[in-house]
Amino acid sequence: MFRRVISSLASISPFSTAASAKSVMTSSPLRRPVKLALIQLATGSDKDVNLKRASEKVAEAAKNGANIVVLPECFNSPYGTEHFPNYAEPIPTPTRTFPTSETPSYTTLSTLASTHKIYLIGGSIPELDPETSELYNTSLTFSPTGTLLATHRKIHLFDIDIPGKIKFIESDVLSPGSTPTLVQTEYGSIGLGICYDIRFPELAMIAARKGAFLMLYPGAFNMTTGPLHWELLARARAADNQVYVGVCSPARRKEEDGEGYTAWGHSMVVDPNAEVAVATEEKEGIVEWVLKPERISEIRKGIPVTGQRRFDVYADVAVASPTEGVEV
Ligand SMILES: NC(=O)CC(=O)C(=O)O
Repeated sequence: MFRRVISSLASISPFSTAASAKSVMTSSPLRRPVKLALIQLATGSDKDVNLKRASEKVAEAAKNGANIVVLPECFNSPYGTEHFPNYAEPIPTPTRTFPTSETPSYTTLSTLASTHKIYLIGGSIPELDPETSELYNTSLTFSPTGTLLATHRKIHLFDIDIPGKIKFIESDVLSPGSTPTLVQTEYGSIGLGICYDIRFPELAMIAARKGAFLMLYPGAFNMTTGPLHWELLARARAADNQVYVGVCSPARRKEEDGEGYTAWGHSMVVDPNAEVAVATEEKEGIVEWVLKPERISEIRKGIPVTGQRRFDVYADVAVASPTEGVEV
């Protein structure tokens, strides 16, 4: 049985032989220590002010020695379906360029990454696909030279209705992405999701099976779901996969800012043992933590689930049951 598990692990792992699959169990997918900073940004309705504030905070995190910096979901706009069309920007590609005046968020993020020589996970912004006119909730990741490394479009849209508490239907205006994202860096690879994506353990599992050392979720849980599930889900994804997890929220809106979506805050880094390594409360701030290869190895050695998986019995996990996806 053991041999069967090892060979099926080898067939899906980034390592090509059964012999090297054994080392997957305890070796660390993180190559060397890396300092992660999550910016719990105070955002408002003025896009230029949001970009300026983000720039100041990213500079501060870089000055403190961060190598990987993360911004929150919708860091350039208020979080609301009525706002997304007004704040949306196209994303340049090698074959499709735009005047920088049309891509202020993309341009700011690229410049910040290269100026500070950091990996920058640019939270998310509303994206307009000019060819289809579809809108997406999109996270852009830049390399320390300012090159766009990854574009993650939120895969699971936030469509919920908790009577008397919160109703939010992102799919009224947004389209879902359909590609899991794994970013390759000099430290190892990082899996990305946006907010509601964290509720679907499959994305983190895919990333971890492909060798990610860290899952990052820019997110904006709210005053109902935040206290219930924000920390629980971050810790669950870490426990499932024995990887670091970072969840990065906007700061909580102040009363005087009037009506609008109120983010829970509480950005945090969870370690591969599912312990909260560092967290903040609701105000603007920067959460920093040094991620260490030996922490992942130690945890995987002590509880070796990473090498004990039974891929021979999990085939059904990717198949919907007859009732799944059916409206209730
Ligand atoms: N805002 C989200 O996408 C998700 C959220 O708030 C929740 O899952 O709760």
